[in-house]
Amino acid sequence: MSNEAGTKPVRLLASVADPSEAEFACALGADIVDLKDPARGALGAWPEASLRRAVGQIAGRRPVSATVGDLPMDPALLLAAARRTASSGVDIVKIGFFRGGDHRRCAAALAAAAAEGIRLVAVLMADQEPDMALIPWLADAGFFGVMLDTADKRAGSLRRHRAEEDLGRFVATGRRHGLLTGLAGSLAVSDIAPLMVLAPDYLGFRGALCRGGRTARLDAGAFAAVRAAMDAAAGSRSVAHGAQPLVES
Ligand SMILES: O=C[C@H](O)COP(=O)(O)O
Repeated sequence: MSNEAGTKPVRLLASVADPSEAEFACALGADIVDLKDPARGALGAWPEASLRRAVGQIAGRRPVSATVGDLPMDPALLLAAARRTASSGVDIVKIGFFRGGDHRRCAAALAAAAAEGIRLVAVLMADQEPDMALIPWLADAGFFGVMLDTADKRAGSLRRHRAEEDLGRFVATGRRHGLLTGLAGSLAVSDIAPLMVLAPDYLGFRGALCRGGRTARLDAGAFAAVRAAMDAAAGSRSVAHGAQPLVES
């Protein structure tokens, strides 16, 4: 399931704010379309009706993920939100593990959703002292993946918060536990080559795909620059992006 260093492509996850941006992202070369409203927070949720519309419109052309919103660390609340989001038909449901609460209890509660076949990705916050020891608990709970992102989008990129060795350890630990691994957090084009060396399964972007900040619209030129940087960094190390399925249908 997860990347083995250098043998699989690192995919480009593009966060999109509405169904028209979802279509645009497909056309511009997104490998994973992430339905997330940047105006509503780090992991802002879309309205349910729009999720359904986008899933119907993308119709299997790309794997689709969606966020449940910036929710408090309440196990019952997160479980209900994961089920509600999954009912729209998205392939992957991303759950933010924000500061506070009992993360292990939340992971354990979400095992019920994983057992129902919902592919869950835990989003740990690099700027909120993430508990890397949570990773085995996520694997035990049946999570599909784990990613590192940032909660405060004004506080700089992922690489400002975490040293390269920490990021490499995060990817390696997730991989060792059979989890899909992703890195994100105000990433810029200059972050791409150093992060691709770590061989996560995907890099996630919003701000870098827009001109004028993450709440502006997707911009074709900015998107093309990110796509080109990922393709250049992949070089001969990876097979062509999109060649291997991320999720089994
Ligand atoms: O999942 C990826 C995120 O949408 C990244 O957003 P950002 O690049 O604005 O931090």
